[in-house]
Amino acid sequence: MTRMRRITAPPVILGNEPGSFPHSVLAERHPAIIRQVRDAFPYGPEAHRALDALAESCAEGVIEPLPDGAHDRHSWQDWGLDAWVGRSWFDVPWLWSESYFYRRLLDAVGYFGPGPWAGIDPFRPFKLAELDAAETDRELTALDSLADRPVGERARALLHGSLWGNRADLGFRLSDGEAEGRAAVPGLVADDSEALWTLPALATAGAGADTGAGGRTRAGAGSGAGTSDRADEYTKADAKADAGQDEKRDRGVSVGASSGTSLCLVADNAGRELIPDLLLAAHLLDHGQCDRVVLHVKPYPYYVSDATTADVVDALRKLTGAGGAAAEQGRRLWAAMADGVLTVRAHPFSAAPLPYARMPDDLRAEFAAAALTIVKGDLNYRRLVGDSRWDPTTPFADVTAYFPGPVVALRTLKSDVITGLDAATEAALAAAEGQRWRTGGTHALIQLRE
Ligand SMILES: O=P(O)(O)OC[C@H]1O[C@](O)(CO)[C@@H](O)[C@@H]1O
Repeated sequence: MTRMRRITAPPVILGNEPGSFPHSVLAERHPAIIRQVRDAFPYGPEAHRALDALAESCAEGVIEPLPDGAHDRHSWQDWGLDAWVGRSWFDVPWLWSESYFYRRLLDAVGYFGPGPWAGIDPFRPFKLAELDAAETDRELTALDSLADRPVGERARALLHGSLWGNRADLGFRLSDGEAEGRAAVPGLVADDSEALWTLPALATAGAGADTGAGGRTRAGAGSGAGTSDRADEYTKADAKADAGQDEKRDRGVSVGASSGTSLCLVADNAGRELIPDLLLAAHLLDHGQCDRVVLHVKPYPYYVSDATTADVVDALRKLTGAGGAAAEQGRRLWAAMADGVLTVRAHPFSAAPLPYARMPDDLRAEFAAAALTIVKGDLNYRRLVGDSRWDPTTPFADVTAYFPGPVVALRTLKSDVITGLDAATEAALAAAEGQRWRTGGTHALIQLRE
């Protein structure tokens, strides 16, 4: 068990420092998103006027209240709206400002109705284009070559697929045209994956993972260490696990379904991130000691590409229509939803402008009941640790001590917030890249708090 202590967070990040990454998101990314959404739909004059007003407000105006009768007015009041009304978008917590931007954008295009545009996702054309892209098909075909590999090797590959799938973030790519072409740096800045595979709920799913000394590895910047280099090695544990799964299947026993254990997967982006997330969930259900996965998605379109229930449906359709191993997994996941083994949850707090430390009791109870919560992506990481100027060496276990159960973060680094680095790793990153490693989307981490 990791030792942890409760600590006080440093100041939250605001967007009011010209030249900073948060400032550029508010000053450049948000206006660009408004333009792209406007161009993607044949909106009527009312939506155009509302988009104009939002663009003007973001550039020069102040935060305004929600319209009268907004269905979620009380929630936003609980989340601090009254305190921020009348303030510049740049002078309030950045996380709050960004979240409220997406809420207002949906208002502008009539998403919340009443009217014919109710429920029309303004980001759907971008999400679908990505789902239909040749890269997505290539990734699905690659699954075939994994099908007959040992269970531990598959587990590691799927974990890394889910982790690096987090680069498929449309908000990030829309405003940073070079992001996609930038090569990922192979070494993780923190890597607790081997400890992850020793958790009871996952142990058989990751059979063959090397626990090593203390069950954890740490990677230096760009070193490549910490990622598994044992991919071709079919270990005794792999063989034992595979034999066990085969034997269970021969007896007609549902593999992995015996423990009454659930996992929560807090999804991030749709499309090319959600597909590997679903494949990881399928693997854990099939080979782990968990018999239920709860997939937490956003209750409405958010941060451009964040996954909603509709995106889960699109991803499952993509899988089932793909052929080969992808289709097989798609059908199993489809059936898992019918059986209640895989459920989708769209809790209002999933799109709240607050850190998870302030989650409501019902959500806390859900995470508390899970054997493990997997938290995907940059934004969820910011919400998990708190969107503050942490010293990068602040232990991850300390900043997540409040979380009601074991939690693992899978994230590519796309914003300034970072915790849990060792001093040597931070120094190596800074020496090699200045501060670019924090926001470029080229580095990643796997951090576990048991
Ligand atoms: O899709 P992700 O990984 O949550 O990333 C969200 C992105 O949006 C941001 O919030 C900036 O808008 C950054 O945190 C990150 O670059």
